[in-house]
Amino acid sequence: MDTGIVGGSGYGGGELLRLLAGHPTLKVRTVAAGSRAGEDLSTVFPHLNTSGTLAPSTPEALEGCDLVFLATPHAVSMALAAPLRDAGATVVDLSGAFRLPAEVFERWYGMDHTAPELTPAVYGLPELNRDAIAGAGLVAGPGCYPTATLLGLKPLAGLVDPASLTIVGMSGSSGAGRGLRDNLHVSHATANTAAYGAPTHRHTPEIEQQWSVLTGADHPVSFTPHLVPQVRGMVVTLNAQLLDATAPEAVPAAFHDAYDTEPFVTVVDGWPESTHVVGANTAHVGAAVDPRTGRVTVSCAIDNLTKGAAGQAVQAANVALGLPETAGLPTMAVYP
Ligand SMILES: NC(=O)C1=CN([C@@H]2O[C@H](COP(=O)(O)OP(=O)(O)OC[C@H]3O[C@@H](n4cnc5c(N)ncnc54)[C@H](OP(=O)(O)O)[C@@H]3O)[C@@H](O)[C@H]2O)C=CC1
Ligand SMILES: CC(=O)N[C@@H](CCC(=O)OP(=O)(O)O)C(=O)O
Repeated sequence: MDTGIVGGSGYGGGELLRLLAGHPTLKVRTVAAGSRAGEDLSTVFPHLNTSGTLAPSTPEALEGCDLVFLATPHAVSMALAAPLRDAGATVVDLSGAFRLPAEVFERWYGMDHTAPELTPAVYGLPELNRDAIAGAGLVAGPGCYPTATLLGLKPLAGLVDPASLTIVGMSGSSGAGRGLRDNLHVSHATANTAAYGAPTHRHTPEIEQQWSVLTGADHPVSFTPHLVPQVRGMVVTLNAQLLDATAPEAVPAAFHDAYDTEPFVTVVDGWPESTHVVGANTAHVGAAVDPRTGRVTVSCAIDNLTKGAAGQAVQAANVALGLPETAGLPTMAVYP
């Protein structure tokens, strides 16, 4: 199946290239970029040991692709999704452009939506939304923090007070992409930990939207992300009040019920560590109840670039196209 990658010079695009090199069905035909169009992949990503010239990001350059991954800024995804759909391609977008209804997007992202008719697209988290993804033409890949948060939350629906939730995220710097900013300089980022974006980080409405699907009611949530001194990988830890009727032993049972048959989610004893998932499309989740407070703590570790972006996009594409869901996706991490 002929496959295109737009944003092929970025971190998400590079991870797509790495994963698709081992995919039995999806064959990369076109890799497109923005300012780096015309450069050779061997100079942009020497670690991939591949070559080929980066194409411009135009619908014409992607002609003939049955599937296109958009690993691009939101505005670029908004501009490309409609012409690619019109040309018959299945589109999996890694940006935030299509996760929310257009009016919610405009409020939280502070920019106009130029393709509101395509919003919201099918939300591409297979563990929550597998049936809807099957056959979808446009899939909105979830944000990295929402992926880890929602995998932690899914088993808690019906067991906790939905309004009592607090969520703290910790991400490595690759979550911010390949561009350079002051707080991403090695001299700063490798020696610093700081919260950012709270309480209006744009992943908040995305988490709220899916939490309301899981619980059947709308509840605002509190979400605080942090940038921590590592490159890949993230941990999200959340805390909620158990309902009076919830027995503590119902919590581990709910996690095992939800995930024992999932190929990419492992329930761990103790607390997940980000080093155990780097390079794998795997989420590790752990949970514990505090009998003193009646609260539950859940923690989830993923690689932001794999299960949090490119790996999840390939997983969703597999589901959308009726391929084996695990095709091309590693479950073993790179360690140390
Ligand atoms: N990094 C992460 O952990 C995650 C990222 N995402 C989302 O995935 C998308 C890609 O992120 P990431 O790979 O980290 O970002 P990067 O900044 O590393 O890469 C961005 C890519 O987009 C291309 N691009 C930028 N402007 C344009 C343009 N005007 N036209 C065409 N292409 C353009 C760049 O090309 P060039 O360099 O040639 O200009 C580059 O290939 C973003 O929407 C991000 O929010 C989602 C989940 C997790
Ligand atoms: C560390 C860091 O900066 N992380 C990014 C999240 C990356 C992500 O999931 O991106 P999108 O939702 O934009 O696709 C951030 O907080 O903006």
